[in-house]
Amino acid sequence: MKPLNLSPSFEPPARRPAPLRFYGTFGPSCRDEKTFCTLLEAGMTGMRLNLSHGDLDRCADWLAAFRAAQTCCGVTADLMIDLHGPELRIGTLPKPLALSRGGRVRLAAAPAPDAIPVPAAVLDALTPDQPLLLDDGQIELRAVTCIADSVCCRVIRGGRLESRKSLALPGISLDLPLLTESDRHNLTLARTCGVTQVMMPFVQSGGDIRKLREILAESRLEELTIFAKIENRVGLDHLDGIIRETDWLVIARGDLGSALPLWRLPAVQKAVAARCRAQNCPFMVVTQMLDSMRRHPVPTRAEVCDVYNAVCDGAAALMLTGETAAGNYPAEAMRYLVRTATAEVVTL
Ligand SMILES: Nc1ncnc2c1ncn2[C@@H]1O[C@H](COP(=O)(O)OP(=O)(O)OP(=O)(O)O)[C@@H](O)[C@H]1O
Ligand SMILES: CC(=O)C(=O)O
Repeated sequence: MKPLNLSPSFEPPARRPAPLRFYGTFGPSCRDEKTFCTLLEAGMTGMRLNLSHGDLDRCADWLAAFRAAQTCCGVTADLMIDLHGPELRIGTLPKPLALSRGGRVRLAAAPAPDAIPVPAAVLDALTPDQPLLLDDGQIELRAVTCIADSVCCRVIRGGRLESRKSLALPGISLDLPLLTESDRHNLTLARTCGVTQVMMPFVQSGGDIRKLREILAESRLEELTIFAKIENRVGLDHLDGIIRETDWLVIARGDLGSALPLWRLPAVQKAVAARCRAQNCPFMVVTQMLDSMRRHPVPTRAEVCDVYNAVCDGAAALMLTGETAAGNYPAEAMRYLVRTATAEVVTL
């Protein structure tokens, strides 16, 4: 594997940007006024809407409840849209698929019983032995036979696969457009929906951010703050150019963790944080910060240490994803996030 062009630095942050920002993610567990009020009271400063799971117009009720909660709590919070962009995902499954180790499963571009729907570009790129990581690497497949419109895979690591989960092809970089048709449609609705920030997935260069700024300007959305997600090796290789162009950088550990051997993720996170600090670029750390709180009301010791370490490394924002979107304890998770991140330094 080519060495990453990043030198780690363990210098303490030059300054801790204040105040810290805290985000939750909309989803089935986080869509009513009461829940939003609890999150805002816990210290949340903004919500992210993941447009890979639904368009802005389909979420009108959620957005109305979020606005009502802000009025009720007497605060103003950010509304961030996370574009689909050049991100790879599987399509919609009629029902979740149970994949067992050693079993076989078919990938197809068109919906078919017992096949996993994937973009046609994925089928074109696959060759025998290519690994595929699904759902942030929880499930691993390996291509066995590849014919034009269908690929048969062996299940290396099994699990329960749900619709629209992430898909990564380690070692392959596909040439996909910066924005999808649905992204462009959502941008036309952004102003009326009160969007204040936009998150761009799989940023590959500073040029991607310049192009996004042009598109935002054409849509009279130049005031939106841009958050550039670093999610793969290409993004890491062009980090300085991206930092120069973006308003914020996002260390998006879900997809980034699938693009690298997972054990290298902590060192890479530290190195990206150091580069942001050196260039005075505010950055956000995201994904699985309190993942066990999807199922439990109290986080693990390792999770609270991860949150605190991210702040010590200079993160100016932290975001919860599945913990609020689809977890059983969204309010408790936000409370733990804010309290841990803002806990006083201890001198012994
Ligand atoms: N707008 C939405 N509508 C329906 N379900 C959603 C929505 N947003 C999130 N979810 C559910 O919550 C889960 C966690 O949300 P999250 O935004 O982290 O998605 P994700 O698929 O893990 O993508 P990413 O890697 O971009 O975080 C999703 O997998 C999905 O099941
Ligand atoms: C949130 C996200 O997109 C990631 O961590 O990959």
